[in-house]
Parts: sequence; structure tokens; C-alpha cells
Amino acid sequence: MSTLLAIGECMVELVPKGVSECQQSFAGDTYNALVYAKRFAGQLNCELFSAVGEDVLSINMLKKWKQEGISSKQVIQTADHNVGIYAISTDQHGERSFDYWRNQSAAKHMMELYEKQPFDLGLGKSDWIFFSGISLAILDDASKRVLLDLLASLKQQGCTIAFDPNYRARMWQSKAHAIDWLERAYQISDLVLPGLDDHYTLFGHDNIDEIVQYCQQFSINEVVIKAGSKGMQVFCQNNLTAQCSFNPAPQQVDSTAAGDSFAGTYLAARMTHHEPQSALHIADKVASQVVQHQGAILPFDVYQALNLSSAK
Ligand SMILES: O=C(O)C(=O)C[C@H](O)[C@H](O)CO
Repeated sequence: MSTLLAIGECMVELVPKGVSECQQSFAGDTYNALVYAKRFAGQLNCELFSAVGEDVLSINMLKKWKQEGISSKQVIQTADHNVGIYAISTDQHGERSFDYWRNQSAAKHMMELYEKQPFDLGLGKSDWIFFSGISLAILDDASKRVLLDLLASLKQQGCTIAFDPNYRARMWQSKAHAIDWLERAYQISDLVLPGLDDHYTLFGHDNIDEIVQYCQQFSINEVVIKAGSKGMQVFCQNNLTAQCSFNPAPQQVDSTAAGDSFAGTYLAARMTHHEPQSALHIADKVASQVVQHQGAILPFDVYQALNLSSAK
């Protein structure tokens, strides 16, 4: 059984319902991707490397992961910090924005805790590892370095590294700070999933070709570009290998996790030997459904109704 390890932070997710109630679940970009990977390819062993607290919400979170089939063997639990929280707001077009309560979260300390950990967490047993710009942004710079060094050594041991830049401006000191770390991440990645919006904001790239050209300075095997209304394209060893035109959802309710569901499904499809073209179509289908529902994770029955088994 192949293993996909995601690295990052899962939080309590709140969707306010009126003034005094919230729909509560658990989400965070790399965790979201992992859930969608597991749903698409149940045969994969899906694990999250993170840190959580010992508070009641952290404990519930671990129970939820279990229900989703996500392993928490690689999770470090600490009594010193609690789980982070975020709340989703949506505008009239279903575009989401987030408020965060995560400055003191356990996940921010995951690399310090990892270095003090007396046991081998067995991260090197992973076949693929997925991390994001948010996985880096939550860490202080010294911990970012520890994480990237760890990933570089896991890559040497044979793990395939996948990275989604997932830029969140307010989590970085400046654009230059984000670019510096993002480029270090690109340098060690085998597969990347850049979005045109992020590349436009950070580098001024305003089309797919500019992103492809920029990526040529790194030795990335597979570049999966999400360009919104300009569609999606996959480049393997710099050659256009697959593409999919923009397929807007009939109604967008909440854009949360559109990119994460796409990334997780794409990775799971590639890990289970789908060609890029097939992986792209399936991932797009999942993302179009995700934006029609509130919150990051689709209810299981809604996911099942997508009937992706015919694509397997
Ligand atoms: O913004 C973050 O850090 C999150 O991980 C929350 C959301 O689940 C994620 O951004 C959706 O893509």
C-alpha cells in the first residue's frame, strides 16, 4: 500500500450561522487535500504530520481524522498549546475569506517538537509527501529551514515531494519573504501546483507560459498550473502533457478548499497510476462540487454521489 504524507496544520473550522451559532468541523489546506486523496483512493495510506494540543477540540479533531481514514501516527501532541481556529465568511459570489485564531497553535511548534521527539516518526516510509506555502508560513524561519532540510533528506531517500504554494499574504512578513521560501520549496519539489492568482500577486506572471518559464530554473518533473478562467495545464519535463478548460460550477456557494480538493485528488490519481489528463479531469470534477457547499470538506454522501469510481 502506498503512503501519502501531508504536512501542515488542521484547525477547527467555523461557518457562522446567524449571530450566535456556528457549523463546526475541522480543516486546513494540506489536511483537506489528504481527505480528498483518501476519498478518491481508499487504498492509499494517508497520514498527517502535525502537532495538536490536549484540549477537547484537539481530541475531537483526532477522532474526526480517524473517521476520515487519516492516520495520526505522525502527530505530536503537546499540553503546551491548543488547536488553532478559523472562521469562513463568504461574499455574494461565494468567494471566501478567513479570520484566524492560530497564533498560539500547537502546529506552529511542530518542528521544535519534532526535534525533541525521542522516537522516529517514520516519515521516511512515505512514498509521496505533500506540503504547502501555509505549512511553511505557520513556522518561524528557523523551523522553516528544519522542515525544508528534512524534506530534502527524505527526497534523497526516495520520497516524491509535492508542493502547493497556497499564498496567504498576511502570514508572511512581505512578498520578498514569501518568495524567498517559496523558491526554496520549489527547489526540492518533484511536482508543484501553482495558481495563476498567486503567481500574479508574487511575481507578476499573468499567463501560464510565464509560470512555466519561471519553473524551468528548478528541476521540477511535473508542473500543474491552475489558471482559473484560463483553465488548467500540466507540464511534464517542460512539455504540455494535459489540459482542461475552465468548467465553472453552476453555483459557487463557498470557494474554500477548491484548490486543496483539486490537489489531493490529483495527487491520489497520479499515485494510483492515472495519466495527468485523467487526473486533471477527475480533480476538476471534485473541486467544482466542493465550491457548491459550505466549508472545506464535502459531506460524504455528496462526495459519493459524484460517482468517481467509473473513473478509477
Ligand atoms: O487558510 C488556511 O490556513 C487554511 O488551511 C484554511 C482553509 O481550510 C484552507 O485555506 C482552504 O484552502
